[in-house]
Amino acid sequence: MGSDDRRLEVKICGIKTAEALDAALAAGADLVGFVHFPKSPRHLSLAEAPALVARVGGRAKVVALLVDPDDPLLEQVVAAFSPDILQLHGHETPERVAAIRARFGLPVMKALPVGRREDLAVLPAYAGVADRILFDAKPDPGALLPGGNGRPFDWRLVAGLDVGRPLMLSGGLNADNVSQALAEARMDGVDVSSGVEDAPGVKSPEKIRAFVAAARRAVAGFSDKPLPAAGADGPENLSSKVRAS
Ligand SMILES: O=C(O)c1ccccc1N[C@@H]1O[C@H](COP(=O)(O)O)[C@@H](O)[C@H]1O
Repeated sequence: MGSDDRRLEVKICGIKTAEALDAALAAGADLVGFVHFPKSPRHLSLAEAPALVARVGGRAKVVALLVDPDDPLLEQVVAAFSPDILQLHGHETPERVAAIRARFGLPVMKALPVGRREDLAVLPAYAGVADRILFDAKPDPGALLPGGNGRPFDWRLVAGLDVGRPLMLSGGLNADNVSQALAEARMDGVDVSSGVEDAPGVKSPEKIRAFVAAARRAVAGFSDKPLPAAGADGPENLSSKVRAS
């Protein structure tokens, strides 16, 4: 990927309705996320998924978000959501990530919870097996959801990292703070759910538009951070290098 082609990837996650999906696509989202996790207010059932996902029509990458799925559930989700990417947002080990990637033949984005610098010790192991890494705020112990809590973390903890994989930032982002987040962390992409909602699980088309526009404006002047191409080389070829700031 040449530097002129590099572009911030924006993901709108937790889409449940055609209205929200249309807003995300019209705003120019690169990835649209669908949550299959019954405890989430954004849960999309296997029965609802095919019609909504078909509406994407290739205009964005379809991401199916799961939490510690077993293989039978993955088979059902892959069949119903026809995802381009699997987002694993639970306690999946690097070995489990590699096994899922191999079995289902789909790129995997692994979410890593971040609360302090020590949480990044696992990054090289995951970067060796996942196609993308997503940083999210570490939830409180006993939290109902492992993500989607609208909670930010100290973005400086993930600034200056380079593991040869696209890095995405999430956790409490919204149209008002995404510029500051990107200025501090300079990620390859941003991911938002709660920050474009009026209530848990209720997406706001207006907030979706504002978020995508704010993210695009924020990076308009950034041109010095090389973006690794997703899937350009297999994780097995990755020589993990983690450069902490
Ligand atoms: O959105 C959810 O309900 C969810 C449930 C379980 C795991 C992850 C979930 N969402 C993801 O969490 C991050 C941060 O979300 P937020 O913007 O802070 O609400 C994002 O990647 C969502 O896709």
